[in-house]
Amino acid sequence: MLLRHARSLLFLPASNARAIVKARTLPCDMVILDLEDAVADDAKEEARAGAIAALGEGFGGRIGAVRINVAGTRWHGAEMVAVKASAADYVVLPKVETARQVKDVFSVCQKPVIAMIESARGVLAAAEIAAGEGCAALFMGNNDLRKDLGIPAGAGREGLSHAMQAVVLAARAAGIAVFDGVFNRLEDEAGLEAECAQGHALGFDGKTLIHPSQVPVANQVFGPDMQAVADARRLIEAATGGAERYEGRMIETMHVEEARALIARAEAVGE
Ligand SMILES: CC(C)(COP(=O)(O)OP(=O)(O)OC[C@H]1O[C@@H](n2cnc3c(N)ncnc32)[C@H](O)[C@@H]1OP(=O)(O)O)[C@@H](O)C(=O)NCCC(=O)NCCSC(=O)C[C@H](O)C(=O)O
Ligand SMILES: [Mg+2]
Repeated sequence: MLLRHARSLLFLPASNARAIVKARTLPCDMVILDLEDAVADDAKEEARAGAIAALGEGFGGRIGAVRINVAGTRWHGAEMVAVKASAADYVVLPKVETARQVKDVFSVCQKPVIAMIESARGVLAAAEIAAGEGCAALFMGNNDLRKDLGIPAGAGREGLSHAMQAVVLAARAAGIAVFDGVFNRLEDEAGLEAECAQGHALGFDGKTLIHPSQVPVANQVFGPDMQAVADARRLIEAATGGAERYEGRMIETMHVEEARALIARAEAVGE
């Protein structure tokens, strides 16, 4: 599956062997083995070895990635060397604030980099980061961003909306994929659904997740609506080129292109 078609991108601590096994049974589109904040300092080295072994075994057609620790930490260098030799499809770099940080990781790891935007500086540099060498996609890191902006933990996402839009704009201007941040409340399916719908409406391609129970919701919200796919097929058949009347509205070339993209996405996720 192409990264831009991914709906559900599941993080798990690379130190959690049971979660690694579980991930291979889940309908998620991407698995991200975390070596950063989800892993305690004294477990980082064992987690690194576990992540590399797990990526070698593969995730059965799911996209496989690993999130490394930032430059300046004592694990960063060894993680980059390990990732380079691994079967990871992508390397996820947290707390990115410059295009140079992405380029440096890309040049050592030789893997496309997904840059996490999780600070005010990162948001302000997002366009440059997205357009820079080696950058394959952007992830929102809303927990860290909220902290950096001084937004209280219990607040809604109003305070993040400008940043989320800036990050979507940056990704689209660079022609790369962009994914919404994680939803922390594990027992609030309605809240998750509302947040997925909000992210979808803002233009995100899919959502990063933290628990198996969140996967079906993200797949449903970010997956193609079958009625919309049927409508897209009819529109393509009816279109003759240029502006024309179609079922009481105007359509042009861009609507045909949009319809084709929707069908391609539906086919990519097997719907
Ligand atoms: C959040 C959790 C710590 C909850 O753990 P727990 O209560 O133990 O989970 P369950 O008992 O409900 O688990 C049931 C089974 O599911 C497996 N499991 C749990 N989580 C995952 C997962 N993420 N992927 C795959 N499998 C998972 C358990 O192993 C159980 O299976 P079994 O033992 O066979 O019954 C935990 O869910 C968790 O650790 N989640 C991921 C946390 C993480 O990776 N965090 C980093 C990413 S978040 C981020 O990026 C924030 C960002 O940086 C920002 O700033 O916003
Ligand atoms: Mg973070």
